[in-house]
Amino acid sequence: MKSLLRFLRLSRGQWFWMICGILLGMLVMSANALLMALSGWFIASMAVAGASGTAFNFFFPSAGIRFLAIVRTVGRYAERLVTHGATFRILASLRVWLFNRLAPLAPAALERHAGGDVAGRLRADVDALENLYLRILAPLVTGWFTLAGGLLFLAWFSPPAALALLPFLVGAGVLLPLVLRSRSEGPGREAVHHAAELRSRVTEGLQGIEELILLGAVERQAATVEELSARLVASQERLGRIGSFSNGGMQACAGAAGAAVLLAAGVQVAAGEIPGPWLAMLLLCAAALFEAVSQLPAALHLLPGALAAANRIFELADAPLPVADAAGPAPIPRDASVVFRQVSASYLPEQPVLQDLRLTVPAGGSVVFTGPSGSGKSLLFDLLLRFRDYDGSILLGEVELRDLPKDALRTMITALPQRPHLLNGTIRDNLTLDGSELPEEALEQVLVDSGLHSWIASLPQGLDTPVGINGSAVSGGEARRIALARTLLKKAPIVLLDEPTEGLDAATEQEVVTCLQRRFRHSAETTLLVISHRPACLALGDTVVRLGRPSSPP
Ligand SMILES: Nc1ncnc2c1ncn2[C@@H]1O[C@H](COP(=O)(O)OP(=O)(O)OP(=O)(O)O)[C@@H](O)[C@H]1O
Repeated sequence: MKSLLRFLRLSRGQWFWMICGILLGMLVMSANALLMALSGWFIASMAVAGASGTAFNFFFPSAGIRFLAIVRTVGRYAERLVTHGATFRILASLRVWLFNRLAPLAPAALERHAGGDVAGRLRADVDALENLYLRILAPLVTGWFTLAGGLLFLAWFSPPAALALLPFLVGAGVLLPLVLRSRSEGPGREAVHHAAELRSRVTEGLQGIEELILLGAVERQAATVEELSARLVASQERLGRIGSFSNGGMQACAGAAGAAVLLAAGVQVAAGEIPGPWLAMLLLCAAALFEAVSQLPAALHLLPGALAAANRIFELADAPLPVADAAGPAPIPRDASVVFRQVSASYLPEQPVLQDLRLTVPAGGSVVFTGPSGSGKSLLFDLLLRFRDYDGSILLGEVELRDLPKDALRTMITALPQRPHLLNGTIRDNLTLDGSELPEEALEQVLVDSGLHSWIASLPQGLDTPVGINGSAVSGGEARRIALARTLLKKAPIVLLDEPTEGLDAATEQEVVTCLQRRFRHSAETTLLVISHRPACLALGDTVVRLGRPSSPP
């Protein structure tokens, strides 16, 4: 229930429309019950008047019936418009809220989630919250309001009929939904869990489809997906059976309630305590009340699934920040020097990677980090970017990195990651991810320095050439050079390049290295840190630092 309250707090901006939707729902339900009651009374009174030959003023009742019918139809339209509008706006703002919560968690806190899991929570789980207000909260409030109001209305005309109806309405509107809620809790939660796992597996399988085909592992992957689908279908079948039981129970209650009202009111009519036409009125009103109450079991049936989706979303959003941001006024680094003092760090606490690193890089200096695979070179860049925490001290322009707010830090650093990601768009889109205009004067030189110039000049669409999903329409080396150009286009005094020439042929690599050397040799303020295994890249540094494998923990 905490998740439900939190959902409501997050929906604060839509409270006005949510309440309007519920009030409209109450209006529609009341108009429907009154319409049925008035119609029943009107038809029966007309019949009695016709049979007895007495005069009957049918003008007012028929006008009332038309009025109620119009209120019901227009009210239903307005209610749908308001409740759906509010729901979609809530979902849109929730998605933005969740995305903003996830951004500071990346990459360290998100990497333990399987491929499609985070995307699934952001999309499918947020979509599942559509039910919370639209199909659960609003129907529960309007249903219980109609139930109470309808009983009072019936009691006004015939206390025995209201009394006869009471146990069936309570059974159908309170007991049956509560039983259903407890029965559907397990399968509802399971269905959300299995659906999420299935989504992750399918996404993962599609992302790695080439390797699966080449290694003959498609059948195994398909079998896993089939097994997960079977589990999902089993939970959905259990939910379906519970739903059918609910429908059956509701029909049985409605039938029995009709008979009970007929009996109670019939006795009163026979005793002359109430007029005969009231019998039809009471019966039709009771039927209308059941229509309102019939949505209650369905609402409680959906509740566990919606709450499970909410829990998954809040669990992800509440993951602790892997690295706390510095509070207070941002200290201003003196220059672009980088100093490591007894720095130790790891991805996992029990597996030390970097141990006691000591190094001073003066402002405008350049260092190439090399060393065996797994020695922690990429981790070193993660530390500088504040993606992960460290022991010891890292000074940037004599300011401790921990004391520098991340926003301030990121204006100082531009980085080419080990696995750069290209967004689905053109080369131009990928050069300016923030949507700003390309700086034309700097662009030409950056394209030359990253070895892209002649390739782009040969393309019929030039910078407007699409790169495909994650760079699928360009070669690996071209994708890397686009990412390199994007890194160089950002003006920052510290430049980190992780394997800038990976995937390039020897001639292009040499060309890029020469251009980068020229670019950074002449820039006394820019500090360059490069990670590379490639001998050609060693020329990029004034110093080459060889990182070794960490020693095993004692
Ligand atoms: N996200 C992670 N979680 C846990 N361990 C990791 C993670 N990423 C890398 N490692 C492990 O940490 C060690 C250092 O990895 P890192 O990528 O920093 O090394 P590297 O020197 O950059 O390697 P390479 O030269 O192959 O890119 C490796 O043993 C690696 O298996």
